[in-house]
Amino acid sequence: MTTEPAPTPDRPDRDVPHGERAPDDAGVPGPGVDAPLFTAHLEEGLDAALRDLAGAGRLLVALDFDGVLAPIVVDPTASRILPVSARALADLAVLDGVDVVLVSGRNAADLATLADVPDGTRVIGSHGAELGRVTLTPDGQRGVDAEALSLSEDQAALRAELLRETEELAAAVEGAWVQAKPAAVVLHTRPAAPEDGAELTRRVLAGPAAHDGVHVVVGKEVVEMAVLAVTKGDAVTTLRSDVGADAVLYAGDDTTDEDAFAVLTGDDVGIKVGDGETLAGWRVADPEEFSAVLVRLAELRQETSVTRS
Ligand SMILES: O=P(O)(O)OC[C@H]1O[C@H](O[C@H]2O[C@H](CO)[C@@H](O)[C@H](O)[C@H]2O)[C@H](O)[C@@H](O)[C@@H]1O
Repeated sequence: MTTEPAPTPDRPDRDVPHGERAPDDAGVPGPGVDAPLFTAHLEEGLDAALRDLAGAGRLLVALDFDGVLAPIVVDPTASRILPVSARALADLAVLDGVDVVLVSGRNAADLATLADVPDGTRVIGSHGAELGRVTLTPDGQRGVDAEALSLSEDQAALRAELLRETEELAAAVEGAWVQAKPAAVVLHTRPAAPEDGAELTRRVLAGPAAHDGVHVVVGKEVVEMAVLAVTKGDAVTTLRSDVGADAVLYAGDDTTDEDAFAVLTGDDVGIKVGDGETLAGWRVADPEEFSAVLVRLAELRQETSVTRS
């Protein structure tokens, strides 16, 4: 499952390296709401690991959003979960003893609105600072039921200062923009020319990001500056104990996900989506290939449930 995919319009060269793969190599269908569920041809070792995972008494499926469930795109508001993954998550969520949770750097409200996941699905936003559940009205309006994140006066002042300084620096670079999140400020450089984006990143790291009390993460064409010290690793540890999980599946694509991979233990499965160094035990090439993992896990868990009853 480590084959490198050929680029597509939504998957430009600088996100995923060029490579070759026979069209039917991974058994992954193209995205489409009507695509049938299928048995994917996963690497044998990964398939065996999923089989063991599917047999866990209580299974926590904790997943990053961007780059894992939704392909990376230039405009974050245009991100969408792949329909095959959405269906597999809906299938998993109704199975006995399975908890599906999204764990993202996005704020919880954005995440709940963008991710096409079942009503009541737990969402962990802002890298663990926000906990909530997706709400869905009868007319299809998505929202989140989450406790408002609270900052101390000092933290709120620091966030405001970070926003001011980062916006001032970003204004000089075409395409760069700044996202204000409840407990963080994020510099986005994906739309900028690569060399301008790299220079701006250096300036932001040396400037606002260097203030005391700022927790900095450099991710995929983003510099995230948070005023709260939370990690996805803490979030997964808390979730594991909250739901009483016997085993965890965690999948992520970016640097912040390494904190979550670091807290996985014996019976857990960690899957890195895409390139880059990782603590995860397994790797798939992209969100399309990851959708095959979810479909397979749902299938195996269904078989396990039938055997149990
Ligand atoms: O923890 P995640 O769910 O992976 O969220 C991390 C960041 O995701 C978003 O940015 C990333 O995805 C964008 C859309 O594909 C892309 O344009 C950007 O370059 C990526 O870094 C989101 O906008 C950030 O706020 C999240 O922190």
